[in-house]
Amino acid sequence: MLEICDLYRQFNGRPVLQGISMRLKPGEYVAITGESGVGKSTLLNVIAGLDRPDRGRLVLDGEDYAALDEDALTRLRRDKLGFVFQAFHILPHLTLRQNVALPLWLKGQGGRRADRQAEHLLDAVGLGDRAESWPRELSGGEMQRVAIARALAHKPRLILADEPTGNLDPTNAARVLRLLGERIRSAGAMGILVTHSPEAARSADRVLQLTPEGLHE
Ligand SMILES: Nc1ncnc2c1ncn2[C@@H]1O[C@H](COP(=O)(O)OP(=O)(O)OP(=O)(O)O)[C@@H](O)[C@H]1O
Repeated sequence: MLEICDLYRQFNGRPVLQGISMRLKPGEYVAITGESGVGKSTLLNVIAGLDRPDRGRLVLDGEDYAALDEDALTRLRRDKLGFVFQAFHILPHLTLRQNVALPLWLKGQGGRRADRQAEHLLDAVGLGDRAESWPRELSGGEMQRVAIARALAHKPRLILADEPTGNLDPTNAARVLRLLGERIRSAGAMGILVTHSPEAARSADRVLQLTPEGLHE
């Protein structure tokens, strides 16, 4: 369960998030839409523990972010969160298979099983035959699909996706959205998808609109 209660965040005196509350149950997948600059990425960053709110409460599976120091937040991110962000960090000196297996290695799950899981995910994003390729050999959309495969590898409790289909053609966008939805629902995980695309938003169970007044259906 993710509980967000009355979150505030401002930058240089300019309020961005003003009293955001929301609750996500296991297996729930929501899309957040809203005008450019309204604070969608800011909200995801706060939920990701990459940015601290000025006020408000965040609790993921009983863990209150306010009680966690930086090391504990890093562990929470590594173990429980899967990110698909605009600025994805694919490591250039690892093959695609190694990049996707990385979150499993970080959890101490290496070896053949991690390799198989990585290959399975690459296959699901349409890159099954590219497992031994290097990131520099990929197009932007292919990189984005690797980032999505990697975000899902360690079966995170909470998946945060910021415009995951931004660079993709319709076929690959549909493939990625299907994979995200399947993973979240079948694992009883939770998902938050930030998008400007009405089609992508429709793949979630609920669509929430972020406005300066708050988050509402
Ligand atoms: N670190 C920061 N310092 C100062 N201002 C910031 C910072 N991060 C975000 N902002 C400001 O907060 C506002 C919300 O930004 P945010 O990126 O969350 O919007 P968004 O809804 O995701 O927009 P878009 O749809 O264009 O990606 C913007 O006006 C932005 O300039």
